[in-house]
Amino acid sequence: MKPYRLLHPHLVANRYLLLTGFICLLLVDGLQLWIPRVVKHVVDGLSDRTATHGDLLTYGLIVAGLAIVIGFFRYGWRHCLIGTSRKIERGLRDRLYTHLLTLDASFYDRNRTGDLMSRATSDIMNVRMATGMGIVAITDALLLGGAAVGFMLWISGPLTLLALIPMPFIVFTTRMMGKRMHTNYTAVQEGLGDMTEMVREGFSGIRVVKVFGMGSLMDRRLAAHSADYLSRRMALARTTGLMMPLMVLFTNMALAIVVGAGGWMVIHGRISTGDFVAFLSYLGMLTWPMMALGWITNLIQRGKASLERLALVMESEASVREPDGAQKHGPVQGSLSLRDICFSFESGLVPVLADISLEIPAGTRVGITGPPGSGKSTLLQLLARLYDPDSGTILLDGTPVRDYSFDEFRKAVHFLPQEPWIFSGTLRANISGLMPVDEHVLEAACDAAQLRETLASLPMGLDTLVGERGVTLSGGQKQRVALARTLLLPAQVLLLDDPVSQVDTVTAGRMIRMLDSLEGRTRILASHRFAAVSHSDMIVVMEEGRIRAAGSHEELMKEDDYYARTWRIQAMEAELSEDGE
Ligand SMILES: Nc1ncnc2c1ncn2[C@@H]1O[C@H](COP(=O)(O)OP(=O)(O)OP(=O)(O)O)[C@@H](O)[C@H]1O
Repeated sequence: MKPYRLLHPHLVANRYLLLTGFICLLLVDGLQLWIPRVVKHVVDGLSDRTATHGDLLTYGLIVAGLAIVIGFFRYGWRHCLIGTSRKIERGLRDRLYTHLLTLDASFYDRNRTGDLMSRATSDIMNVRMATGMGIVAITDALLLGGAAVGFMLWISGPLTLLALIPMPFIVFTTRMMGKRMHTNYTAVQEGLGDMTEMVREGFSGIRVVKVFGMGSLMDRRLAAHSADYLSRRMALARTTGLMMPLMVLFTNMALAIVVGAGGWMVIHGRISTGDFVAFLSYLGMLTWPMMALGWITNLIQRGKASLERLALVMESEASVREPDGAQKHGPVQGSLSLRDICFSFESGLVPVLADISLEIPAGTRVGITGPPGSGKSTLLQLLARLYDPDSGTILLDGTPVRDYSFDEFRKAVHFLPQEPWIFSGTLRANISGLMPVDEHVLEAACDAAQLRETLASLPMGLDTLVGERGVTLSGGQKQRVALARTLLLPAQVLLLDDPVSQVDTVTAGRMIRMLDSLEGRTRILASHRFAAVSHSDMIVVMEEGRIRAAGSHEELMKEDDYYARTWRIQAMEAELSEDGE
């Protein structure tokens, strides 16, 4: 996608506002050009002593009237053009956010949050500056500059040619510096992204930083990032810092030429004193557009670099996609078939899952177990369509999951991740989300998730505020809040990634019994705690991304030595910890 294509819909949507602003800007520029003409008549009248008091009053009133009208239209263009740039900023941010929500887990594996945040903030702001003041500066440079040159030519062609001698230098400098600025701006934005990510990581991992006494290490890392950001900024400042003085130097050279040559022409009667004064005014008017050229280059290059960074995100496509015109499949029963599934997080790497084939009848309980890193969570994430397999097919009720619309699929299949996400807000909002939920239903879900005692110990119960990411809750409480949220959903298939990993064995036992009682729903529970899966209709033992064995607890105790050995070790550990208590 060409970066400018990103702006197109916003420019079209705001075309009337843009047009009005543009007309106001043209009027301001046009009226401004008229003032030197009035001044010329005053000066000529005064020079040849023909001006009367009445003439002076009239000219004064004309200038005052022009100033009022110019002020009115100036307000108009600021309102319309700057307002449009704000709308573009908002529109781009909305589109970026909406697009980010469509991207799948693999995109977030590859991109850092800090970098995405800097794109959603400072890059979008740069685009706003380029589209708002950029349009004004370009119009002024072209229109005011062009018209001023026209009037200067009308007064004296040769003097205008002399005054324009420094112009090629301006164009040359602008072009040369523009490229450097673009590179500098891209580097600055990347540096800002790195620094934002580092700070975000430091704050979100503040507990680990404290426990491991990593404060000074984090300080050094931040200092290094800050120094890097500063050096990128300084490189940019050197370029922009050189630009403005050069522009002012060239415009002052033009002024010096006009004062010398124009003064000579007045003395020799080639132009009138009024013309000379008007010429100086037009040259003054040219100064801003000439300087604006430098400024615009700055703004536009910055906006362009940012637009390219935004376009890169907007071009990213989700690898997990919805089919075009997906059909409704009717009520989901919840049977799942996995056929020869292979998957790796990045192409070319060793597969994390290989040759996985499974038949899961609707309404059954399936336990997935195996050592850490054996692929349990990955398998659940594939079933939840957070990723799609590289090869093989997953069928839900006999239909490939890729054929379901996201809406239908997400209603039918719900995934409870191992690390539950808690939003800052009340427990009630965290559990019920945005759904209006009957109080009894909510309480029943909390009871089923073994939250009753926790809620009773909190002064505000369900209305207790929990901090960002649930920092005021224990790990086990967070898991149970997330489980209560899951139980409120009518999903026919529940994918539960170790929901009891952080709770004590007694509570875990109650939670598992509650999950066992959810008859009719397909429940797939991954856990390395064998007691959590032993009552399942089928237990799948994973090893290095493959299915090592599958069957009932009794079958596996007989047929799989790893399962039987680990079961005995875990049973012994449980007994010892109960004795200890
Ligand atoms: N987002 C990711 N990107 C790259 N590799 C990943 C990613 N997530 C997991 N892995 C790798 O995939 C393999 C399987 O991980 P997975 O989390 O599925 O194992 P698990 O059996 O659920 O482990 P645990 O019991 O510790 O939760 C591991 O080697 C892990 O390092």
